[in-house]
Amino acid sequence: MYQKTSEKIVVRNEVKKLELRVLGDKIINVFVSNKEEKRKDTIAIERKEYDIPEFSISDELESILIETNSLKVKINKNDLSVSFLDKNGNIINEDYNGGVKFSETDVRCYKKLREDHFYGFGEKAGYLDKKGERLEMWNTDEFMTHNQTTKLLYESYPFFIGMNDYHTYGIFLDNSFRSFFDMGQESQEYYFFGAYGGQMNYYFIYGEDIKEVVENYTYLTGRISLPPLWVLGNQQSRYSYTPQERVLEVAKTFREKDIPCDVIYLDIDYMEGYRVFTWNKETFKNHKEMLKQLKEMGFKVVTIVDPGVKRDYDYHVYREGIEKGYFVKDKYGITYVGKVWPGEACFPDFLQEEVRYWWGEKHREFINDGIDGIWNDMNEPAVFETPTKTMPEDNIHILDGEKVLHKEAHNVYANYMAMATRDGFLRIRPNERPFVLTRAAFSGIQRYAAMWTGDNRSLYEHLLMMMPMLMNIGLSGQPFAGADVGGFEGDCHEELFIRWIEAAVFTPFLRVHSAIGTKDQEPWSFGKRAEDISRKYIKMRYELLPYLYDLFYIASQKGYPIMRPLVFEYQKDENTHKIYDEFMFGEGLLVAPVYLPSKERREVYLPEGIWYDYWTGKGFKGKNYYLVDAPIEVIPLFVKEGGILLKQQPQSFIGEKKLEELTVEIYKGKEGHYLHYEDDGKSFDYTKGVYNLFDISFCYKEGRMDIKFDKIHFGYHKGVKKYKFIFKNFDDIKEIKINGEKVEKESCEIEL
Ligand SMILES: OC[C@H]1O[C@H](O[C@H]2[C@H](O)[C@@H](O)[C@@H](O[C@H]3[C@H](O)[C@@H](O)[C@@H](O)O[C@@H]3CO)O[C@@H]2CO)[C@H](O)[C@@H](O)[C@@H]1O
Repeated sequence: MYQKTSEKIVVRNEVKKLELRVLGDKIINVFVSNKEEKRKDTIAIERKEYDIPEFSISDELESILIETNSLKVKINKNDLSVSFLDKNGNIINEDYNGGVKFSETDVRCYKKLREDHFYGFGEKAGYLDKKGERLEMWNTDEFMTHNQTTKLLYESYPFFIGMNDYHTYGIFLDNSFRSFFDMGQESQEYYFFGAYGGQMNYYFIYGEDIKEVVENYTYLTGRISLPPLWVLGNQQSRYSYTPQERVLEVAKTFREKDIPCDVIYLDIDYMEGYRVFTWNKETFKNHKEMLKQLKEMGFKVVTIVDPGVKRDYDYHVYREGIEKGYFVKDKYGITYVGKVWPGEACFPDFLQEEVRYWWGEKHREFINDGIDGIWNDMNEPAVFETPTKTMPEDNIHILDGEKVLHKEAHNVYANYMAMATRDGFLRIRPNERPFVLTRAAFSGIQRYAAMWTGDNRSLYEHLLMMMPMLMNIGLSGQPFAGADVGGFEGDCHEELFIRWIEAAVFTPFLRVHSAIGTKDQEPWSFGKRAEDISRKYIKMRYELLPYLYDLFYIASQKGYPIMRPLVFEYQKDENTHKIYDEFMFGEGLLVAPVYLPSKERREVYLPEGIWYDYWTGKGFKGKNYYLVDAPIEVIPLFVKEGGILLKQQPQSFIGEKKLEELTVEIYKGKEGHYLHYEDDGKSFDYTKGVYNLFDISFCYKEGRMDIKFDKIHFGYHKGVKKYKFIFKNFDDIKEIKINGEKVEKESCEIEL
């Protein structure tokens, strides 16, 4: 009744074939087809080899039962529907009405609706919880406001997490065609997902909780590698800073006004007629000199590179692309031409390895001249003046020698472009960590690039939207994300800018960006109050840099988001399940931004435990809602009892001065624990063991504070030498020991 090969179990009926692979105790791949075809994975799946666990198969009367240590999977022999059960036989997830259906237009899978909440789906507007919503995935350059969940935006993450009081699981539909997800809008009995083409190839990912699902999902789709430290700093962008004197003026002003900043972005106007890999000789007369001066001031420079290559035979990139046949072709095999910024343009076919290599090499001169990072925009790919905002679906790409229609390549085009850019960097500067920023993406993008959420607007609604959107992106495996601070389109104003910067310093990617023709959006453009408040919060971001870098380390190891919904940390507390306007910045800090005008107070929910107001030190009993004060210069922040924050002296830019010491802030509690990672922040030497990993913990009882500072790994010897401990809200410490040795409160520090 079933066949088993070394890698899969195959079950058939008259119309369908189901292939099931056990990839882990809690990870199952299901592939259902109605014709003889091989399963195709997209670029999203990074893992090529699995530690296949022990599992059993039994041929029962009506079903085939597969059992791992954590899961039972039942395949109904009659209709090939699948049920996933826990070890005790409780249903976690089961197909509805036969499960997978094929039609002329799509393939879809129906599931019984037993979930209370759905999270994930990456970059979507609306609330955090997507239960009852219908969403589609098709990368789209959407310039109009992004308020509804139904809007197609720039990125596609066909991944969701289903949760109820009993179970948590994830499903990743590994299909790059336009996909759809009805999470209980059509019916309260079932939900369904599918795609307009391609295969029903999905991964079922079970977990004890959301954390484990995200960890298992990123086990499949990959995790970020550590970014260079400078990209965790403050970044300033504008469409466009031009001419070069203006770029230098903005940079100097940051330094004069003592507002930390690490990066300046050059938008499309630095180019000659929007031709990628060129400089506008009139406005950037001596770009090398400009780059040199920026370097001297401690700035890094990121330039925009769009995929559209201007159709101009005198332009070397176009000429080469045509001569080598590197551009995407139309259905007749003729190079496709679409209109974008440079006018008529052609689009490299990044699905081809040779094209990626060529494109990567085009960055060589830029990088050698001193460009530090690349910003990939318009890579949905966007095409102006077409009803679909992109190229025809029957355009032709080539992947591994096979023709692939654009309708299949569309959603993954940006990942291949980001891969080309990252690989180019790695060839040019092999021991430097690259930085690529992307607008479009598909699942798995975290392996190649950070992302930002495209053209938002200077609206309070969009400040609010930033929170659930970035949290869901984080739950979808991409921890390195941010929104244009202050809003891209429309004039920002003082109060909105202040509230936005207050929140944004706690988002993983911090960049102010604004559109052409809008009011200036530098922190000083709104007057002294905004300037002072911006300085205060940007400095706080720099102070918290070791803490933030530690979160990136954890993201690189486990795939955990940096900006986390409360439900990620407090899943058992059902009050957290729908909260979308507060978030955790790592485990330690609860952030509750003010996102409405003229508000000086806001309601904050604090989960179980004691929480301390970061600003006043006042304690609050959790599992309660509080109305807290939030005058314009204050964003409500809370630290959990026993929380540990790591801080450094703020600097004008990262690496300005050698760090002599870090402070370890210990918040009152019985115990606490913290993992601290350190390396040079720029090279790949850490992969050869040149890094430090410290386990910092404390126990506090009857006035006695016992601190442990364990070196789990000590391979980086140029790091910080002194760790100073500061105690927050304790009032009765009588004795302190570090690693068993008594120390005085005033000199409570450890020298390495
Ligand atoms: O490099 C410049 C910026 O490019 C991106 O934003 C642009 C967006 O992608 C385009 O679609 C376009 O929007 C136009 C819109 O499509 C059209 O219907 C009409 O209403 O006019 C709009 C404005 O021209 O322009 C956007 C830039 O204004 C990118 O997302 C930005 O970050 C870049 O700065």
